[in-house]
Amino acid sequence: MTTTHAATTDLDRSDETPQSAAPVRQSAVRSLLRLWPYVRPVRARWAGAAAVAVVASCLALVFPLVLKWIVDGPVTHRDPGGVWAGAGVLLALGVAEALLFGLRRWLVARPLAGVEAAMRADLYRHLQRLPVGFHDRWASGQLLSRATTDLMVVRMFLAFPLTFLIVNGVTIAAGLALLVVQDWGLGLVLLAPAVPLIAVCYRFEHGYAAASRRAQDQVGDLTTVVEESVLGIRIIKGFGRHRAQARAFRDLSRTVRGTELTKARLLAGILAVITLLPEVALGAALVIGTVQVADGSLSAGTLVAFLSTALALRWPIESIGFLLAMSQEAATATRRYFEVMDAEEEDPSVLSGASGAPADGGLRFEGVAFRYPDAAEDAVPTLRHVDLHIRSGETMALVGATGSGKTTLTALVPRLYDLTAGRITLDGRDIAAMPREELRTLVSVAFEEPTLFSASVAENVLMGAPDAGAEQLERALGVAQADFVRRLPDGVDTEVGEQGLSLSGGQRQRLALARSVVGGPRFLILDDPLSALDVHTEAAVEAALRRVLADSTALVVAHRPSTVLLADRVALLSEGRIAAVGTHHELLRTNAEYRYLMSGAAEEAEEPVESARQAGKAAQA
Ligand SMILES: Nc1ncnc2c1ncn2[C@@H]1O[C@H](COP(=O)(O)OP(=O)(O)OP(=O)(O)O)[C@@H](O)[C@H]1O
Repeated sequence: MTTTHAATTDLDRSDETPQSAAPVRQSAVRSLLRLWPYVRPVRARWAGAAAVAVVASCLALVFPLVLKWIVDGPVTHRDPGGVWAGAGVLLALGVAEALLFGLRRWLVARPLAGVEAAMRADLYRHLQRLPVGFHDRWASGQLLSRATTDLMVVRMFLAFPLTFLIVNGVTIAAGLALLVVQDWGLGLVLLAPAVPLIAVCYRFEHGYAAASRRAQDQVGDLTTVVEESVLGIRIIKGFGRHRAQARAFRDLSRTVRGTELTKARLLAGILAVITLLPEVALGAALVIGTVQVADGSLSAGTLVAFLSTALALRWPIESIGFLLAMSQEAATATRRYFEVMDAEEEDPSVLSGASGAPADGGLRFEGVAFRYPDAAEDAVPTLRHVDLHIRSGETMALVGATGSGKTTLTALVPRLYDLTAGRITLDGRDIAAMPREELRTLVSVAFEEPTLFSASVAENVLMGAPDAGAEQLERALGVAQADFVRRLPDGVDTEVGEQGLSLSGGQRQRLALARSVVGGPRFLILDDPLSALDVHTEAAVEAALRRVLADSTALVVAHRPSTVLLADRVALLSEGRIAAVGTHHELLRTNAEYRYLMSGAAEEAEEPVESARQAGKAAQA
């Protein structure tokens, strides 16, 4: 049986997953431009909010002009009425600024929450359509962190840094123009730090992009570890591994903390430069301006206005460090989001080149070969030259040593993976030439690991046939001998809890079996469906299953003689090939590997696969 997310014992594996090792290739702007399709529907509202913010921010630049008027006018002419009028104008400007910023927030809050929701819905829909091979490769925590933290970072970017990079840019440009107009000499002194600041920002962007990518990937790894530890809590406790796990988790947390500190150091560096250089320039302007006022070449009001304008620009300039950092994080989050979105979905239709040559009824494997997508090119394929015909209405048991490829073969029929070579036909139709949706209504599966969802018993079972009614549900539960359902607090409406963990392994397996038979499928694929049942329940399920199997063409992976006896014939899979086909008794008589597997000796042997193979080879010799 293939397990996708086995519990880890070695938690320190940041940067090992293919998805976390991706280098930063795209520029931040190019990455962020990919958000346009989601922002497009709310562009008018977003632009309106940005315009409101620009107006609000530029209002702050009017304050110094009013101050200049107050100092050079009413104050110089000792006119208290004028001073009060000026103060009233300043108050009105302050209220208007506050109201406009409030309006901006109101304008964007709802549409941007919608953008985040739409991106999350698209990601979820896409994840459902990605091939199983993708999910084999990607750690669940990496996907989880992209669907939660990364999308939140993107929403915050659209709401805050994007707007304020524009708003502050316009404010700084307008403010500098005002400064130059008021006194071009002093204005140039204040402008002098611009060139080194641009160079520093450029360097910062590069360093911060790499650090923020590392941090977000490490958070994904941490999420995976937490998820696996919660799911594997029984194993961790059972083996007394909680201290070792906690230690390993702490190490990984320390790695994340280290990366966050690197980010903080970079941010502190740029903030220091962004604050220091303008302050130095302002100090120089203050000294030069005061000398000019003293020798009468500049009015006191102009100097006050000049310095107030320069001070009004402090926040827009200082905030650039934060805004660039948040934009870099958003660019990284966007890249991580689109890495998943760019993965190719399962082709919903038919594969080109699928052979339409007629074949007879039942389920037929013809020259099937299969290699897992992430296996090395030169690795021996998991399945090779598999030729097998399960006649219409027949039940075929599939027997083989552990790791011989039984689960892999069953996963090929509903096209969870596409074949490397050969073809599989259902009643003569190539499955590659069949739309997946149609294929999956014809074929029903129950895997050895019975996965249930946090929903009611009925909802879990009816997943196998959404249109089925109460009668079919009852019949399926009857076949699976799932009468324990009646003793649950709310019968079939009882919620089974996350992954059905409130049920026993055998109970989960019976519900999974009920799910596979509820729709009366034409083709039934069962991967060792009775492994967790006691002998009496197994016998009862087998008796009921025999009636269902009579109407279906079935492939049943079996490890025990009792399950094999459900079948009309047995196929022996050995090292990825069909080694023998016959009835149970024929194979017992003629095939040593089969005899060995059915004898139960395999369970006791240290190297069961090797022993089985050797037994087979000895028999052939
Ligand atoms: N997702 C995967 N990616 C790469 N290799 C895999 C994957 N799943 C299984 N394999 C490999 O394919 C081989 C066959 O595995 P499979 O699960 O089909 O065996 P099996 O016969 O069902 O074993 P068991 O009886 O123990 O369930 C094994 O060597 C396994 O390591």
